[in-house]
Amino acid sequence: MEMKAVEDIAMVGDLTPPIPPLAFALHDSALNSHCSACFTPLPAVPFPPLLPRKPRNVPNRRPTVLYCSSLCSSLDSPLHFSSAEPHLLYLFSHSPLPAWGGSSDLRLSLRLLHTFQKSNLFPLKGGISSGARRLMKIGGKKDDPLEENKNFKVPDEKLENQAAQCGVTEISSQRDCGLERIAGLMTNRERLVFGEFENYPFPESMLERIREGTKAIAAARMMLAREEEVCVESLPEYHMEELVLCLVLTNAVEVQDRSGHSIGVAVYGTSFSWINHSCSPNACYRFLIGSEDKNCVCLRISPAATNNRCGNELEDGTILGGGVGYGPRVVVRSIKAIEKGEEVTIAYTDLLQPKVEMRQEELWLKYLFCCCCKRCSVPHSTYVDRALQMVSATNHCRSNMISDHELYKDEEIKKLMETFDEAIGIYLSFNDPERCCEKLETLLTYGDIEEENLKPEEEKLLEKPKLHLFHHLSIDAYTTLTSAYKVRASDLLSVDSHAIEHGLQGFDMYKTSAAYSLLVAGVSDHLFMFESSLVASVANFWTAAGESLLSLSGLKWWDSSLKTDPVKLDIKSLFSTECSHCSLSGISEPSSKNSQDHTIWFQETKMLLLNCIASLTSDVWSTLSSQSSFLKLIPNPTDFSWLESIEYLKVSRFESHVSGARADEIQSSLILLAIHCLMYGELLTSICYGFAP
Ligand SMILES: C[S@@+](CC[C@H](N)C(=O)[O-])C[C@H]1O[C@@H](n2cnc3c(N)ncnc32)[C@H](O)[C@@H]1O
Repeated sequence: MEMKAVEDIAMVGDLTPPIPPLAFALHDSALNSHCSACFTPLPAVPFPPLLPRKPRNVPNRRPTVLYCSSLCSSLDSPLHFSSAEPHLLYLFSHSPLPAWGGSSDLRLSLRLLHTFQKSNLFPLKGGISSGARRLMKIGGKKDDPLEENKNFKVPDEKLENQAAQCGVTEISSQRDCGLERIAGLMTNRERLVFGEFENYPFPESMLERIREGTKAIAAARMMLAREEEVCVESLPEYHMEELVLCLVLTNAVEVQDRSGHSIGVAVYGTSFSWINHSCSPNACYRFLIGSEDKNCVCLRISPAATNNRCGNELEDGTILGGGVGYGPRVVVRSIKAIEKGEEVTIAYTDLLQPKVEMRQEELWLKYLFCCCCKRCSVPHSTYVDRALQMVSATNHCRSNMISDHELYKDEEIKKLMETFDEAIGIYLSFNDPERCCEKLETLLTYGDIEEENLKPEEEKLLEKPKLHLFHHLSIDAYTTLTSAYKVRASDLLSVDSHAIEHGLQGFDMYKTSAAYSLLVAGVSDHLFMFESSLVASVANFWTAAGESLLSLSGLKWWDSSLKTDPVKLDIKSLFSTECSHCSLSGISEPSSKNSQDHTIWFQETKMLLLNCIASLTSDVWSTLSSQSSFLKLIPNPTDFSWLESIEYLKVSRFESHVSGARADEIQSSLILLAIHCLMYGELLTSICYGFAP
């Protein structure tokens, strides 16, 4: 199945109304901070689940879930208890499953399984394995959830009538191309469990995860049904649990709050779940958490194969059967102009990864399909994909001259990339930001040169490959360095916030952290010029850079660091005045609804902001970059026109000049730069999320 546009769609606009979830679950890490029913942050005194009148086999110890209000608790508690979620949390806290970092996917499967059974949406043809039949006999109680399995096959008449009204003849299950479906959703079980593939190795880890997860789900349900703990190892195989777990692995999406933090997982109905992946998608999605959305559009997409709406959904996104009626809703939004009848696609993976190495591998390991979208199948890789894999020596790096792979042996490049991965791992896995910073700075500046040769003549440098400024591992390195320098700065300032020596060292690290965040934003923005679907990542990078520059500008160490006389800045006035160059003081929705006017307004605003960003960056860059061997080699991180005309990274050529500006001048430029980065981030965010009300 795939989804297509039912009308011509302008570049920016909602394609669906808010679609309610079929089931959802918070990540383990958010259980104590967010409401398990609406996903909003918890109040200081949260509400526990309401125990059912006749509690059955509820494990009497924590962990459990929490709610923001008595209403949310009363809405969700019945499902929480009857789906066996407390039992899974209990089992998981005693013996976590190594293949499952957390329990959210498994709790989501339990909730979905219960919802499907209650709505009689279980497969007609999928059948139950002999193991599951055995289990039903063992369970044997009248109100045993597994007993319900016996009745799940026949969708009730009411539901069939409702479905017929939508022009849908079969809603419960189907097997097309050998793929089992529940409520229209692909389970992909035959590929995930039995797949044999000629070109790619079958990911055994996937099979292991499914086996372990299925057993844990079945064990939790057994615990609810019987009154004793279950030895997971002794369980037979369970077809139903396996089927739903495969469905979750195929269709679940990470639910993110507005700042991009992932707080849980959810499965939606067909109008969302039938949207396929593309590495250059024309749509994205956002979540509505807690709040109401007043400006709803009707469904502007439909399944490609029919003129009907999706299997079990009405025009306003209401789901017939299944679905719990609350929880985080999803809205699909266009990010490019889409013609009537054109397929609507979203991204299942990080689009800043190059084709062969990472996107394809991740899609294969997670979904077992090979993407053949336009970006993946052009005869010569797109500019962005070449840039993300670019390797260079000091004098071989023009942005339009990217064919340097042949200059180096593959092993050399492989080794270099492994060294990068290791250095990033030093921070992420071993929590050693200092060593990570040292290693990454050296790698970015000199490539993989032996330590004793760290200061070779230029000729030696030319012989060695180095990852290009735009290489995907360089981009990973910048984000790692942004965070690692910030952690080091906070550590130093928290030791003794008044000691000058620590203070100045911490201040320098804050500067370097902010400089790297600006570099990530600049590099990703350069790639965005060639691949507009990168908009969501680029928006986040600019917003993060703006926030980082703003906190830096407020630190108290400016005067002592630049050894100038203190001048009191009127920060308030800097925030409230219009920029004298671009005349902007904020981003608000354009008054004209005409899509052409909107596109022109967007392009003009973008150009104004980027011009100011480039010129403000040149005012502060030497101050920001002065403590980093690598950053000192970059003339401007937000305007790469210099890459066309000069030799890149010729050590010594760009030794930064010491800024003669006064502290207050640099501070006010920094604040202006931060405000412009935030405004540009907001402009790009409005493409993906619309304008904040
Ligand atoms: C959430 S479903 C998308 C809808 C699905 N096509 C269906 O018929 O229900 C995800 C699955 O769709 C398939 N899929 C999605 N995007 C694809 C693509 N670009 N190429 C091949 N298969 C794709 C994969 O099998 C994947 O596991």
